[in-house]
Amino acid sequence: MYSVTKQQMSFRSSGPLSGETVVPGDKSISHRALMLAAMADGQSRIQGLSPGGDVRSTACALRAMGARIEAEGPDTWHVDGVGTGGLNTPHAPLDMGNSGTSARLLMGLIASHPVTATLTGDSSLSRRPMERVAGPLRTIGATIAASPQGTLPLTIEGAAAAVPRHHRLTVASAQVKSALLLAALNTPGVTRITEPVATRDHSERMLRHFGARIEVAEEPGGGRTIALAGKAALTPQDIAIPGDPSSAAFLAVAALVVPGSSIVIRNVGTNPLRMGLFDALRAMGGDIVFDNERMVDGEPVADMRVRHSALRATDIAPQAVPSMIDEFPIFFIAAAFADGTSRTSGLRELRVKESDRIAAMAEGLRAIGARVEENQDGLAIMGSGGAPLPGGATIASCMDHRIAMSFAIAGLHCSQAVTIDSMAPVDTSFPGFVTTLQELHSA
Ligand SMILES: O=C(O)C1=C[C@@H](OP(=O)(O)O)[C@@H](O)[C@H](O)C1
Ligand SMILES: C=C(OP(=O)(O)O)C(=O)O
Repeated sequence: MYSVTKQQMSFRSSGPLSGETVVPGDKSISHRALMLAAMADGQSRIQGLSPGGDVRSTACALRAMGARIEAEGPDTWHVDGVGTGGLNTPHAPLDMGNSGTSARLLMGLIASHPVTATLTGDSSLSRRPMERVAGPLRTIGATIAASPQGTLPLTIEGAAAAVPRHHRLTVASAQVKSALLLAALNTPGVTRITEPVATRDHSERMLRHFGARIEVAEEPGGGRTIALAGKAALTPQDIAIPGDPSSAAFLAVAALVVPGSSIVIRNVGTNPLRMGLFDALRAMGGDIVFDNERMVDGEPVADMRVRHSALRATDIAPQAVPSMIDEFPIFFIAAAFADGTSRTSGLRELRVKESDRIAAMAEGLRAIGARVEENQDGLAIMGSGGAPLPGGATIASCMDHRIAMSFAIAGLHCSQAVTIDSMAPVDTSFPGFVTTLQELHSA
C-alpha cells in the first residue's frame, strides 16, 4: 500500500477507508495546558497531551525555566507549576524547533518575568516573523533583540514590573493574542486586547478554567476585546485535551474523496473558531455528522462520522479564514477533487507559515495534474469532479507537516502514486499519521 525509503514515502490508491480511530491531542490546547499548568501553584495533570515535536519544544523550554513536567502514562503528564512570576533564567538557549506557537507564546510568558532567554528554531521557523509579538511586548517593558529581519534567534529580557496596556491588534492571530494574555498574567492591573476578528479562543477558555479573572466582549464587526486581571494566582487542574480537529481534517478529507469510505473519528475538539474547514466541506456536500456532542474541561468535543461524498466546488469568504487557517492545504486537496472551481482569497498569512503554503500547494497540485491559478493571497482550483488525478510526482514537503500530509491524502485518489520527499515534518503534530491511515485501510 505504501512504500518507504528512509523518510521518503509513496501513497497510492488503496481502496476505501473504514472503521473507527482517534487523533492526537490538540496541539494548540496542549501548548496552553503546559504553559498555564507551569504558572499554577501546585500540581496539574494533563491527559491527552499532543505527542508531537512542537509540544515537546514547549515542554523542554518550560522545564529549562523551572517547571517539573513528567510522564505518568503514555499520554498523561503531570506538571508542577512554579506559580505566576516564578520562572527562572534558563542556562542555555531555548530551542523552539519548528513550532511558531511555542516561540510566540513563550515570548509572551517570558516578557513579564525578570528573566533573560534566547530563543532559537529550525531553518523554517527562523524565517517566520516575530516582530508582530516583539513589538507589543516592548510596550509593556520587555527588551527584545532579534535579527534585522525580526526573526529568530532572538533574546528577550523580561520586564521586572510590566505595564498593563490596551493592545489593538492589526493582524488576526491567536498566537499574538495569546502571547499578550500570557504576558498579562504576571503584569499588575488589567491588560486589554482587541482583536479585529475572533480567532481561536483556547487561551481564554483555559485561563478561565485555571481560575483567572477574564472577561470577553464582542465588538461590532466580529472582533473581540479581552480583559485579563494580572498577578493572577492560578489553581492547578486536571485537564483532558480533545483530539486535534486540524489532524482529523486529513482523515476526514481522505474519507470524503476515496470512494466507498466511511469512518468515525472519536473525541475530536469542535471549538466553533476551529470549524471553518468542516463547515466548508459540508457546504460542498460532504457527509460529516457530529455525534455525542459534549463539553470537556471548557472545550466542545464530538465524535465525527464521515462518508465518501460527491463534492461541489465552493468559495471561501475572507471572514472564514481564521477558523480554518491551518486547514487550507487539505482544503485545496478536497477542492482539487470537487466538481467546479473553488476560489479563496485573504490568505496572505499562509505565506509565512512553516512554508509558503500558497506556493507549495500550487506547485504540488500542478505536479499531480490539478489545474490551479495562484494569486498573491489565494488559489483558484479547477476540480476533477471526483475523478482520480494523474499523480505520479514527487512532492517537496518544505519542512511543513501540513504539506506532507495533504499530498499523502491526495495520493490515495490518484492514478499513480504520489511520493513525499520527507514525511519527517509530520512528527511535529501527528506522529501516528501513517499508521492511522494503514489501520483505516485494513479495518
Ligand atoms: O494559537 C495557536 O495555537 C495557533 C494559531 C494560528 O497561528 P496564527 O496566530 O499565526 O494565525 C495557527 O496557524 C497555529 O497553527 C496555531
Ligand atoms: C502554523 C502551524 O503551527 P505553528 O505556527 O505553531 O508552527 C501549524 O500547525 O499549521
